[in-house]
Amino acid sequence: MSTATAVLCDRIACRFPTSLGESYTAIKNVSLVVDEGRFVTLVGPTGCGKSTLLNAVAGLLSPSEGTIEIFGQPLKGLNRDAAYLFQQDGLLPWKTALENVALGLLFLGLQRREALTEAAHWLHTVGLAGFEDRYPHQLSGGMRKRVAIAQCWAVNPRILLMDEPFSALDVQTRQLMETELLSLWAGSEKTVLFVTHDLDEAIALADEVLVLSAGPAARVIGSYTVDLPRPRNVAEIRLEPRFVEIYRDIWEQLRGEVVRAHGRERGA
Ligand SMILES: Nc1ncnc2c1ncn2[C@@H]1O[C@H](COP(=O)(O)OP(=O)(O)OP(=O)(O)O)[C@@H](O)[C@H]1O
Repeated sequence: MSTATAVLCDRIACRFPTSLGESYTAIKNVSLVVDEGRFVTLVGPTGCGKSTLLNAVAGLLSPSEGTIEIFGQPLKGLNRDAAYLFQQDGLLPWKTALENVALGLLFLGLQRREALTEAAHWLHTVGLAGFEDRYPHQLSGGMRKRVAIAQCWAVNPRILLMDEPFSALDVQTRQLMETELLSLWAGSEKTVLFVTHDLDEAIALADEVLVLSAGPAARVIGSYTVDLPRPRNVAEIRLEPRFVEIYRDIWEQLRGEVVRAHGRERGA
């Protein structure tokens, strides 16, 4: 049986108006294919357009050029097959962890009791049994992130779009969350497109790493298969010789883009 294409971007460009009345081309000629069930990470220098690309795939912004298809259908408006996990968790501060997770399920039309039962199941799955009645400010950063992950998983999306979801966490919590994310994902058949500026994280999680060039007009300039065995312990896999080899290959290409982006930021 052939694998479905979950996400297809065909030569997309995204432009934004500038304060000077001109237009800034953040990404251009971006083409990529993500097969169903794959975990693909997207790395690139700061400000190159990673979030812009993810927003386009989420349907939050419409490309100025090119087309996006989701499971073979042209994307029009919001991507209903996808859930989006941002850097900030976006939990509602006046709702408990349980109510926050139940929210998406209520939007889907579940009865309140059913939504709460399902939400409790997901909080349990992410290791937060007993914390159902806590408000976001009563939870640690890692716990809030777990609630946000439960929120995403509860609505059972076919695609998960993640924009630097763990970047605000300390290193140990971050590695724990990455490993937990991988065990949730394993066998789920969900497609993940995960943006990060951290090459270690990109390799540790992925089946494939895509490299974006420095902006403006950033595009995909490299694709690297990560042939490390699964299941992976994210903290330990970084010490494997094969990991280091893949890191070197990608960094060789990424380094030039990082230098270019840095130069542009400084007006060089
Ligand atoms: N709504 C917008 N209006 C104007 N410019 C924008 C808008 N969104 C993004 N940009 C510009 O597009 C470029 C790409 O931004 P984007 O946030 O996608 O980059 P990024 O790679 O995700 O950045 P970072 O690594 O810092 O998170 C930047 O120069 C940014 O200023």
